[in-house]
Amino acid sequence: MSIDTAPIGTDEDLRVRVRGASLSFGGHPVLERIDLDVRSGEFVVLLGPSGTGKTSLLRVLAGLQRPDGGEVLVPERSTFVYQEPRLIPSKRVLANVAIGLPRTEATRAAAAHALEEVGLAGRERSWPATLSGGEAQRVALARALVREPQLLLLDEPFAALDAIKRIEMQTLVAELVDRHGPAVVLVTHDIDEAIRLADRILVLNAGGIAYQHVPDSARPRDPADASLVPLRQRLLEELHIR
Ligand SMILES: Nc1ncnc2c1ncn2[C@@H]1O[C@H](COP(=O)(O)OP(=O)(O)OP(=O)(O)O)[C@@H](O)[C@H]1O
Repeated sequence: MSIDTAPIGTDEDLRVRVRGASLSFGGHPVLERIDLDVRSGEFVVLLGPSGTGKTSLLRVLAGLQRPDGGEVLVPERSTFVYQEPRLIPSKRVLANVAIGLPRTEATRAAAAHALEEVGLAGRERSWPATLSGGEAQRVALARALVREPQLLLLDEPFAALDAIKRIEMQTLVAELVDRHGPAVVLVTHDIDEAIRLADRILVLNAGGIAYQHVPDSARPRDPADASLVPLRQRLLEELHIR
């Protein structure tokens, strides 16, 4: 078993390489021999019923959870965005974005720029309590981006937002990922979100990758597009929704 942050092999674009990763809790297998490669700029979406190990896999990729077996190679700079924004209430928005970074003028400027990129220019001195749920999640995104991650891990980051805000955030993330080019792994329960954003959709089931699909059109996609109906049906079947 190993987690390494060394440059991966000879493939310069490869950001994540997982081979045979297994994980169990109390004798209950959660991940079983997972293989996964993710390249720079690639947007991978993990779908799957509750309890199939999606968050556990993200935690392994973040280096927060050691697998029991297998090989995991990940980049040094990865950042995690959770379903809830996890802002520090006693720090202003700009300080939240810059949290943990050296307190320099360059950091301040980078944090202000990241806020601008997520549509929150002018809110640097706001307190987290004055933000809407969507705004708070934008701050969380800015906090992730300002670190210029090579790997961006998103764990149901839009699940708590209403349908309109969720689509706005999906559009924003698609733009930001194109501009910054990290490898992305997003966990979601939302089939439309997967169809809209993914370069590759993986369905996890009982700890393994049960189904994999690479849409042939460019992202972002309109999930209402008639050509995507068969994919949606297939994903519903894979998720045992009908
Ligand atoms: N630290 C832990 N200790 C013990 N069991 C755990 C731990 N973390 C996760 N599990 C168990 O591992 C299984 C997979 O959990 P995980 O959160 O990875 O699933 P998930 O697919 O992300 O679920 P959901 O869609 O509900 O968020 C669950 O049965 C969970 O209870």
